[in-house]
Amino acid sequence: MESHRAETAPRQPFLDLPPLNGVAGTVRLPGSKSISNRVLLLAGLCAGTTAVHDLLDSDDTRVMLDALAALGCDIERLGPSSVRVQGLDGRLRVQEARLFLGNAGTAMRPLAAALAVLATLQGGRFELAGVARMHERPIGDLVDALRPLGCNIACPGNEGYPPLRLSGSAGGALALDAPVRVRGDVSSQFLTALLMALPLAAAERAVVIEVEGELISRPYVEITLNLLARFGIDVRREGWQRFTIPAGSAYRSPGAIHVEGDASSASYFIAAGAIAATAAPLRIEGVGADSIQGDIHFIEAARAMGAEVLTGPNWLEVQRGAWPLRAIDLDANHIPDAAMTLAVMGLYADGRTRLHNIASWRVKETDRISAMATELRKFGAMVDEGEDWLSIEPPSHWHAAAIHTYDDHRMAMCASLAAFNGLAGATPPVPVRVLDPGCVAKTFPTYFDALLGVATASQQQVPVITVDGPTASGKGTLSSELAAALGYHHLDSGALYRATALAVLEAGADAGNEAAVAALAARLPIRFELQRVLLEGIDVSDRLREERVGLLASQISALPAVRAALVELQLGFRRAPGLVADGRDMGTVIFPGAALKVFLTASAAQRAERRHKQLISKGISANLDSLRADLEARDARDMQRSAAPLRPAQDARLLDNSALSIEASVEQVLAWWEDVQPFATR
Ligand SMILES: Nc1ncnc2c1ncn2[C@@H]1O[C@H](COP(=O)(O)OP(=O)(O)O)[C@@H](O)[C@H]1O
Ligand SMILES: Nc1ccn([C@H]2C[C@H](O)[C@@H](COP(=O)(O)OP(=O)(O)O)O2)c(=O)n1
Repeated sequence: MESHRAETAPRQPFLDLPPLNGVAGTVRLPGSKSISNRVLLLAGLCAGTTAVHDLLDSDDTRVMLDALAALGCDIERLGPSSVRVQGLDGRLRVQEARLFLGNAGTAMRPLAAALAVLATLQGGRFELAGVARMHERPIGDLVDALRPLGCNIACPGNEGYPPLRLSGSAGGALALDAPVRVRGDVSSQFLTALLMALPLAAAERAVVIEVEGELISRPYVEITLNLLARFGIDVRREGWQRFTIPAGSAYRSPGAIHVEGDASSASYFIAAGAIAATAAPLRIEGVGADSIQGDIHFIEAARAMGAEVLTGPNWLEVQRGAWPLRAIDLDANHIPDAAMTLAVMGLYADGRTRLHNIASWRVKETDRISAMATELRKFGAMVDEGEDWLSIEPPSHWHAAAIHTYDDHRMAMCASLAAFNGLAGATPPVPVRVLDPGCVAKTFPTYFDALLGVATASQQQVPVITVDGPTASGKGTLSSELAAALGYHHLDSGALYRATALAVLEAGADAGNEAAVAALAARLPIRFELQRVLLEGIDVSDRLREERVGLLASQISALPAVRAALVELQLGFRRAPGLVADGRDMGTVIFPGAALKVFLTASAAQRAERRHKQLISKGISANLDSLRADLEARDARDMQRSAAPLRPAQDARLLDNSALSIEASVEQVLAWWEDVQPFATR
């Protein structure tokens, strides 16, 4: 499962969001999942090539692209969010394939229908499988619609559930005299699947599809019809019961197509704006009034709860209106996915919010009614649920909670919105732990970065772990591993002193002139990017590690004016979700209120040996004895200087890692970190 996740998604087991107290700025949405996967399949089936722009890069679109490639479509990457797909023109190029479709319903259903139709007409054997949860998501209504047409479909696991085996021999025909009948009251994706597959059989004759039962999630069917039209198929619709694909229909590429931003993803930012944009509106780019996605109607529900929303063709501006939000009673059948966001907005409402006609939640990535009820209760909310409804009353007392996400991207994104609890009067405001945050990769791999890019937190609320200690004790190594494990920022404060030293060397300045060195430090053009340090845009990571730079860093770091010049820069690293800072005075001077302070040591012999190995491995020759002498001299200077000398903070935990592996040190500190967390372990 992990390996299918987009690389930009978080990898750690949990992400702790500190209390957030505002949102401001602009967020750009990723492409819509529903549109992306429909467009990809249509591009794969049609005649000609299609350049698809602003495509969502996520787990679900990856499985679709992989499936199309396995079916023989040529796919060329044009850029990070553009591909060119060479369509099959309705002809199978590969007669046998096993497709792995993860947990992507938007890939499984339409591919199953299209391949069932093509295998029946042209011959072939296809197996479609997914992750365990996909094998629990019903597909029987689609199978029941296709079998009467003569499609040979087996369910080798459980009848009515994936995996599916589709087979047929060349020269077959489909029984299309009678209308194709499909149930529409469990999921509209079955109808969508048929609407996308049956044009492949409508060259000579019209194909009629009739829906049994009340069709749910109609807006998604509208997206399908809209995109079919873009690919040359004009479906005639009588109410929501009967759809006719005219005789002579054939898929034609539109040449190029742009995917609009995801309206369901917009819901989290609309909610954030309604809850926390108090000074100026939050701008959301990528969807707006012209959207063809049904979830754009989330705006109306958000307005009913109090949001002030301005719309442009492809943008929204949202700010807080009524506060607290107004509790609503809503039939949410038309916005099933985005309505989950309303449930979380209910935590900020003035009464009980009721969502009904949401039975489809139970057959999504997880049973979302039950999951939402269970998780919102952990915050202290009073939640009731029924077969097809949910009601939420805000917590009277908020709890810090660890939220399970059930491999469901929307549970994770919803949970993040609880971090604004301070605005609802939680005293004290509580952090929110999101378990398996990487599940957002399904539709929005960079969600947490996007949220934290517009959300503000009071600096005092952003947790800091400090790691101080002598040279080569492993501070940098330990800190960067901790930061990766927690999804936190990392401040390597030594790099700032080293960078100042390098700037002194480059400017040919007098290292003894305290004011001149401090002036250089105060306007250090430094940036940290992906583990690299840039000075004036140039990567100086390797030069900073040179011994002459380290030695000069140790000297100038004893100058009080230089230390003072770097304080603001260091404090600026304290940003949500949290910071791991390493150096000499992180716990004593820069972050005296840090929640966890570690003082890391190892014997001088061990440290000299580590540094020796480190240098040798980089091809730099070094002498162990002189390294050890240097290191002891540096220790002495760092400990004896009067300005912020190296010493453990009073409340620091001592860790001597002379006999510990890196992994063991990281585990020890993570265990200490758990000790100071308020989360209920459940
Ligand atoms: N616990 C440990 N056990 C063994 N080697 C370690 C340990 N921690 C760090 N090292 C190694 O020691 C060297 C120095 O570590 P580094 O993180 O650069 O130290 P510092 O930042 O304290 O100067 C690195 O090569 C690192 O891989
Ligand atoms: N917070 C800090 C960090 C580093 N320094 C000084 C002390 C060190 O000699 C230099 C270089 O620090 P760095 O952590 O990169 O050095 P080592 O890798 O431990 O040799 O800067 C400091 O005075 N205060």
